[in-house]
Amino acid sequence: TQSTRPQRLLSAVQKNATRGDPRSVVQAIDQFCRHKEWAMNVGDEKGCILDSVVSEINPATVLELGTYCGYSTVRIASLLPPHAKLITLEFNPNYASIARQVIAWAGLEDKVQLVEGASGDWIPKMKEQFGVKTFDLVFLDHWKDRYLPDTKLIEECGLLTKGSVLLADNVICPGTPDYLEYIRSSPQYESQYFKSHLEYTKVEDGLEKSVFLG
Ligand SMILES: O=C(NCCCCCn1ccc2cnccc21)c1cc(-c2ccc(F)cc2)cc(O)c1O
Ligand SMILES: [Mg+2]
Repeated sequence: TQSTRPQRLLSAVQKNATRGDPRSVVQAIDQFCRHKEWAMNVGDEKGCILDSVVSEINPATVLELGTYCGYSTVRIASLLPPHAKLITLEFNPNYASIARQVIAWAGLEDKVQLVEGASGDWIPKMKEQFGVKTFDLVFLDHWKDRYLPDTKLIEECGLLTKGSVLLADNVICPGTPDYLEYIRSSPQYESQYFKSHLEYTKVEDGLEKSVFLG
């Protein structure tokens, strides 16, 4: 049977990256996506911005919405301090299966909890299921029309504290206009746009970083 793109991406990692070396996993995926097959990872250019935001926050708890093949999961988890936890949510079981193997190849399974399901179902259960009080960082990279409703849900569930950071991918392409309008006009957030490009292309895209003011 035909392989899927995520399966071919995983094969490229297993062939070209060193087990236990997250940077080589990231590099192998970027090489594959730049020279073989485009895939919707945050990519190397936006990935550097992601890295700088994670390093600046030094988060103890991270929520990632949208795992896909685990590329940004590996980037984030490789920068976390010891005992820090990353919970990543993936809706598609095929993507989740590939991501588990990519995360394991990077040797980061102890820092990552991959949960399969929909954000609307799981966000209200974060506290009881995972003993999370609040998230220091939320990386939004799932369905673009869920960024706004899920941000409101995260607020309502008391999962943010003063200083919590929301970092949203694709605010230009594919675009999240309702989310941008809300977050930039809300007195509860201080937002900053990091102009970049859609992964592996020259098309404009960017990340929106928003600090919750409490
Ligand atoms: O669609 C994107 N990502 C989302 C994929 C599906 C997420 C599903 N999912 C995961 C967790 C979860 C929890 N609850 C509900 C649903 C959930 C995406 C697309 C593009 C893109 C594509 C084509 C093009 F021409 C230009 C740009 C680029 C990106 O960087 C992207 O991230
Ligand atoms: Mg994205």
